[in-house]
Amino acid sequence: MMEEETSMLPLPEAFVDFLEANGLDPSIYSATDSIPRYIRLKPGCEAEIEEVESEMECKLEKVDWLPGFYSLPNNIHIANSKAYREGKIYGIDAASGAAVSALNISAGDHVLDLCAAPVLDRRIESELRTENYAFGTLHWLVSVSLMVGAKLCMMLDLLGDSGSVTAVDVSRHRLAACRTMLQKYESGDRCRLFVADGTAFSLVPIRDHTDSRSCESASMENFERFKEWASRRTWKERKKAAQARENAAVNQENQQPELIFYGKLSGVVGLSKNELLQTVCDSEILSLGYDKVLVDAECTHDGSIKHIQKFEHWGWRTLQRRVLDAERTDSLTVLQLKLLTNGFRLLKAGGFLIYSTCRIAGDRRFEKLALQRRKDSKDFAF
Ligand SMILES: C[S@@+](CC[C@H](N)C(=O)[O-])C[C@H]1O[C@@H](n2cnc3c(N)ncnc32)[C@H](O)[C@@H]1O
Repeated sequence: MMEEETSMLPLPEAFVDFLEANGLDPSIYSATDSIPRYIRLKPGCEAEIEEVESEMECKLEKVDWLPGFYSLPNNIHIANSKAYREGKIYGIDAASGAAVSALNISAGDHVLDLCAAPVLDRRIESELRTENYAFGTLHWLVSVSLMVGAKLCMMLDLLGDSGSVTAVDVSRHRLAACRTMLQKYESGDRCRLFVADGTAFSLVPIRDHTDSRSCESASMENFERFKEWASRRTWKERKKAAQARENAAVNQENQQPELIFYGKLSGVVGLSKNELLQTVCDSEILSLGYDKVLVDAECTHDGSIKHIQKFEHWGWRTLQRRVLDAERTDSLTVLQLKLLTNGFRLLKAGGFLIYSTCRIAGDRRFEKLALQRRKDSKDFAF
């Protein structure tokens, strides 16, 4: 019944023309039942797979090409399962897993995730924007949107016991949702979260920090140093953070990244603010930059079947405006190129960058959906 309905999707003519011109069969957007759902098992929970299967009353099919991934029928809801609540599994698309897996993260890598926060359901977005919610409410809001922070969690899982992930996003409330997920999955020890413009972000990883620098010795000095992150903050600390946010908003032009979370092994503990925000010149980035960079750029999402199906409710004219409007797609292309260029600038020599997007319409400069490029010392300009 459902299939019959969705196969009648009244895709706008211009979109159908675009798909056909690019050899894509418009009927792919009719598929609903055939698209499986995916989960990733937290490392260390492998032995519990049968328990998860019996609780969900379905067989989890191992995805051979993506370690830790399982597919399940799309009518199974994982949000209420015990395994999800206990942080043993998280929902993540296979395509997202593929982008992270292509980074080939190994222990000790310093990774930059330049557009780290997810685009959420509009209802959740508007709640988060108020920044006036209780922690429990935020947790619930984020839980109903199952894929929040999934790429970030996966990257941190792959790191193991060394290295770091620096996650950047221009949207404060969405990045705050990622912070909640890191706390839920206890994955954030090696992570820093910065609200910043990824086209201008300039901080390199903290490579030579001493994890053991004690807060005690740090506090002997005259200036303030970062102490271990506490998720439950005192009233004074919350007030100070709110003041810092206000100042950041006032000093927009000064474009300083705002640190909204750091793990105890991220290298931040013990640093002063000046040390944290220290930048290096482009030639030094060749040795001090990131080993891996993911640019999961802002896009129109027209490559996502599930996203296009949502226009059935939002109205097809909205698709015209959001996906096909030349002015919007042009400005998006400029943004994507700037993000890509800066991500590449921040790579160290020999590092890898993955560019991923679920955009297929728009400027032909981005003909490929994923771009992988190796940087060597002579190949610095993009
Ligand atoms: C496709 S989403 C990223 C999805 C995310 N990586 C995930 O796995 O859920 C694109 C993100 O880019 C962010 N963004 C847009 N412009 C940006 C900019 N100039 N700098 C950094 N992030 C930006 C948006 O806020 C949005 O959260």
